[in-house]
Amino acid sequence: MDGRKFIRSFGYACEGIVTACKEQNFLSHLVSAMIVLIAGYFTGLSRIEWIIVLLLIALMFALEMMNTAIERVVDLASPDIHPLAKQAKDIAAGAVLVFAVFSAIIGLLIFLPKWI
Ligand SMILES: Nc1ncnc2c1ncn2[C@@H]1O[C@H](COP(=O)(O)OP(=O)(O)OP(=O)(O)O)[C@@H](O)[C@H]1O
Repeated sequence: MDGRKFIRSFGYACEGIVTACKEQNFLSHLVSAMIVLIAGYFTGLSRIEWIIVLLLIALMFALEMMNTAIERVVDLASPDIHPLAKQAKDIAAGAVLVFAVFSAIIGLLIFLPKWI
């Protein structure tokens, strides 16, 4: 890949991040991530625990952005009500929920033993 094309693609990816940042759900994840990072700082996590926490936060943001992208594509492809459009949006939202629940469980497994 030539340098200019790479920089252009990088710019488009940054535009995507800025667009996603304006989403309400993304902002809630941002607040949750800040709380987890502050809690991690004061709890005193080990290196491996930080790696797991950072990985979960990054994956949560990436998954939320994929969910938003799917919503946009569905709205474009199916502006009218359609059962498949509903399934696509609900499954994408379900994927975020599954990951959020498991992240919360992993977070509790990391933090709780240090607090009690
Ligand atoms: N074209 C459609 N056909 C059928 N059902 C739809 C359609 N669009 C949305 N829905 C249903 O409405 C729900 C909410 O859709 P909406 O587009 O408002 O998503 P959202 O999760 O509120 O996203 P956001 O508000 O972030 O855009 C979807 O999960 C789906 O069940």
